[in-house]
Amino acid sequence: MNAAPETGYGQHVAIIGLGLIGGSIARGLRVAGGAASIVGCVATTEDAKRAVELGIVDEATTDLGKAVAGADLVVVAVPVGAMADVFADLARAMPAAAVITDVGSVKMAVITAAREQLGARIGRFVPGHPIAGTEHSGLEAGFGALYEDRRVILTPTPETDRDAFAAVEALWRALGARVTEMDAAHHDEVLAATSHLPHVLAFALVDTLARMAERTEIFEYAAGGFADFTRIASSDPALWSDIVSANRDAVLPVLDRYIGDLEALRGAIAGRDGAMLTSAFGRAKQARDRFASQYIQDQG
Ligand SMILES: NC(=O)C1=CN([C@@H]2O[C@H](COP(=O)(O)OP(=O)(O)OC[C@H]3O[C@@H](n4cnc5c(N)ncnc54)[C@H](O)[C@@H]3O)[C@@H](O)[C@H]2O)C=CC1
Ligand SMILES: O=C(O)C(=O)Cc1ccc(O)cc1
Repeated sequence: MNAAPETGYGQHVAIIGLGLIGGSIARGLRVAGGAASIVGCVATTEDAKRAVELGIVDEATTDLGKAVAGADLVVVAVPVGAMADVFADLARAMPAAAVITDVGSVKMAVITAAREQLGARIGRFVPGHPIAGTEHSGLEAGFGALYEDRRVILTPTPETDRDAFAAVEALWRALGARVTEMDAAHHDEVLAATSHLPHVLAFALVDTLARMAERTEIFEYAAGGFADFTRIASSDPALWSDIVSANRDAVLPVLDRYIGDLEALRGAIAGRDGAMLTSAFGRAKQARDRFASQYIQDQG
């Protein structure tokens, strides 16, 4: 008999939620080719049928117990607010040795839910977050190359078993990602600033203008700058309501600071303080240019 190839993350992978993120993991694993089986757990029988039709999983089911029955590794890829219920079901259904990881955009709230729901299995849990995505959602939105050369942050807890961490690291490496380890509270502060705040701002700007646009034709005259700034306002509203609520403690301080800086800019515009505006815009340009050259270098 031929021995199955050693993947580092096991042979049987179950993915709970086959939207953009879970669906991209399934597609990427298919291309990588190491897993003997990929089983998806989805919300509806229509999604189950479609996932198998698309060929991204070997099997798809709405029954979580069935999905994880033979799993070596379980990836939870549902909205952050749905994770506690999934963890509670996993604690009952998962094989004792199986490793469990998540992809949630917020880590402290997910770790709290995992501690409450996973009980003795908490050592098998490796919190994770791929810093890769798009403004699109759902089963059809995923693509296998999403994680290539992208960062994935793992935020192990003091309870996390080293072999579980190594398995999840191997999974992301197989998908072409670069794995970084970070403290969960620090992760939430960093992502509040670089991801959650920009989403709030984009949603807020488009909402403000959309309500003005009921009276005017302003969107007809919007250019590339508007499109660049607002792409992420096409993201799923419920998913983002969930993310910023779960990360409230880290989002509020950076949002307050931004509001303060915006008020200062307002004062400078009202007071015709061109020097202040040039100086603030200049600092921003310098930081953004540095970010852009680093980002382009990183993404190859
Ligand atoms: N959208 C993005 O760019 C990124 C999202 N994330 C995180 O990934 C997670 C998933 O987000 P997306 O894939 O974007 O959302 P999505 O909406 O595309 O997919 C989520 C899927 O989970 C399913 N689902 C919900 N509850 C379920 C349950 N109990 N059992 C089975 N399926 C269930 C939904 O039907 C949906 O298909 C979230 O926690 C999000 O914070 C992380 C990085 C990037
Ligand atoms: O669409 C984009 O550019 C994103 O910012 C995607 C994204 C969304 C959520 C995350 O937690 C990480 C990345």
